[in-house]
Amino acid sequence: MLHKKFENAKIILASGSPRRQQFLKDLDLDFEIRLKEIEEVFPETLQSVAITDYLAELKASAFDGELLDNELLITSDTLVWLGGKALGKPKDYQDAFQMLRLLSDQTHEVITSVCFKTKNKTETINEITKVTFNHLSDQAIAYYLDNYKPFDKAGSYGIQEWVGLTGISKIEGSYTNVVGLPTEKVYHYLSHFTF
Ligand SMILES: Cc1cn([C@H]2C[C@H](O)[C@@H](COP(=O)(O)OP(=O)(O)OP(=O)(O)O)O2)c(=O)[nH]c1=O
Repeated sequence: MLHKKFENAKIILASGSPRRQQFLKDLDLDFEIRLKEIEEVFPETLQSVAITDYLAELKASAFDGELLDNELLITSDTLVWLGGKALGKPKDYQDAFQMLRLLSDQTHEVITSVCFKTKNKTETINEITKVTFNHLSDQAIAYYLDNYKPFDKAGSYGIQEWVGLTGISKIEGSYTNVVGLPTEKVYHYLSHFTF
């Protein structure tokens, strides 16, 4: 359905995340991938969704002045929010270990923002999912990090991987949002989108 709606437009996904690329394909969209190097830094005063909104818009701002009339750019950012702290991608193995220890036996939020940018407007949507981890032993954390190396993932875990399959007892809200794109909201937004 979306395929037809956008047949005269060009959708650009500025994301290196294979999960986001696959989700957009599965939404029946034709798109081109254009990547830019962005340093993902945000002001310390920001909290929760304001951080992911800011970073999704920052990723889009790299295309300022470049978009043609029929082009729609999509960028996105995901982070884990626990006890008033943002957990992004880990710096290294130790950082990842600490993050998973923090997430153990706790409920956290996974927040994803998606920015839609055209030549004339920028709009951002976001979604929050609550995820509860069981107890993660140090042995389980080490096994997961050694075998899955989730260093490209916010909070140092993938819900779609071993630790998610074995360690998560409850999720409230959108699953795809945790994996990096709130597909239901994106579909709804694009269904109503006009240039
Ligand atoms: C919590 C969680 C995150 N993730 C991923 C989603 C995002 O790809 C990543 C967070 O990093 P992001 O900075 O949001 O995205 P990215 O660097 O992967 O891609 P780009 O900026 O080019 O769009 O973590 C999972 O795959 N599973 C999970 O369970």
